[in-house]
Amino acid sequence: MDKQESLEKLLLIIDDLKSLAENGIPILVEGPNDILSLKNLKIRANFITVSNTSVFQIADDLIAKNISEVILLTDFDRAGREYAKNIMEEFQSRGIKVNNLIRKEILKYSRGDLKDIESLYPYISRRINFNSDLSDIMLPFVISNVGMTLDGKLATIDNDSRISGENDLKRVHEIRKEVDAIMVGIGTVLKDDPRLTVHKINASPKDNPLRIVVDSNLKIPLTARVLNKDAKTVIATTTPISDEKEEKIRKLNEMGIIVLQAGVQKVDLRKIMNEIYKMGINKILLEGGGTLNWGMFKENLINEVRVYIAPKVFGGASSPTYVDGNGFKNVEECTKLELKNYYPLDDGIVLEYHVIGSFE
Ligand SMILES: NC(=O)C1=CN([C@@H]2O[C@H](COP(=O)(O)OP(=O)(O)OC[C@H]3O[C@@H](n4cnc5c(N)ncnc54)[C@H](O)[C@@H]3O)[C@@H](O)[C@H]2O)C=CC1
Ligand SMILES: Nc1nc(O)c(N)c(N[C@@H]2O[C@H](COP(=O)(O)O)[C@@H](O)[C@H]2O)n1
Repeated sequence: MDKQESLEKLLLIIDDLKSLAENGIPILVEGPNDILSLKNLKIRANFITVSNTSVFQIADDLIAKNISEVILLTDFDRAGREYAKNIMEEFQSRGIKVNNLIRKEILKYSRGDLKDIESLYPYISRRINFNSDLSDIMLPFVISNVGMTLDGKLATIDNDSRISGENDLKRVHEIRKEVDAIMVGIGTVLKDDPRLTVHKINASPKDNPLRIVVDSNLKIPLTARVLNKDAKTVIATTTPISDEKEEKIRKLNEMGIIVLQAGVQKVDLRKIMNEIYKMGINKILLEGGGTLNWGMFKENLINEVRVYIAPKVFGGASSPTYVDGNGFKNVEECTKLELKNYYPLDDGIVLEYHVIGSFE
């Protein structure tokens, strides 16, 4: 069986998994990152994590809830196989049916390339065709970059954000030149009025990527520099429409600005990323600020992190940090990174990470 046939089989198994889950059969996984991966594949289920609870306790809970069947999706490594063996032995002795077929088939049709369920979504999204039924889960590759102080600040309490040295800004502009789009939140536009073009290194206007501003309440001033003619701009906003918002969208459209809408109170970042992908944007540089960075990390939409750390301390509980927002509640849920590279630059250091569980 060739690679394409294996992938098609894998997609059929995902469909089966969706139907079983929709019929109320719980899915047993090891941890929260596995749940995220399955949710990214649009699988809605009663997920049960097994890594911090004893097999006996889980069986007791299932019996108490009158649940007589589960789908087993522990990882494919040694620990995952061990979990699977213990769960099958214990559950079957207690009369709980364990579906281990889906797990076996995922392993078979991923041709041994998968070691865990967490990698299932990145594995599939990297391989599926733009025109496939699953194209609505396809996402661009996102690099998050900031210049921050040693205490993780993006600016002072008075919004002085002069952190990077000359060489670091050149590094950022090299990335700007390489990507298809630069993305910021409205907070950054209101505070910095950035241009978001390639202007610190040799470049021509055609090197300017698309600019994306995430702006839930369409607060962007029509005079913002990011709306000038130096590059194309997309504004991502929410769906509710007032007369005032409609009028502003009309004016923005007249200026040649594309307005995308998704989400009710806040912009639905995953949907917007998918829309942007469908516009032909494969690689995005996310340039903050802290609120948007949180939204993107929380939704597992960031693939790579590059930070410049300046030997400075700004302090201040209200000054923006690299990642603000509500934050994760525990270590299991948090974003995990793998250090790929580091080097000194200006008077600071650049660190580059891969986000574990995202595609490369
Ligand atoms: N040193 C550096 O590298 C950088 C520094 N900055 C600094 O960061 C500060 C601005 O950061 P913030 O005030 O946090 O604003 P922000 O730039 O993160 O924008 C936040 C806005 O994003 C929008 N948004 C919509 N949907 C969202 C979602 N689902 N999740 C999150 N946000 C969503 C909201 O309208 C929200 O008000 C400024 O002081 C700026 O100078 C910004 C970028 C880079
Ligand atoms: N990498 C980095 N280091 C700093 O010290 C910064 N202050 C920023 N700021 C980001 O760059 C935007 C300005 O862009 P333009 O030069 O106007 O094109 C600013 O809005 C922040 O996103 N970045």
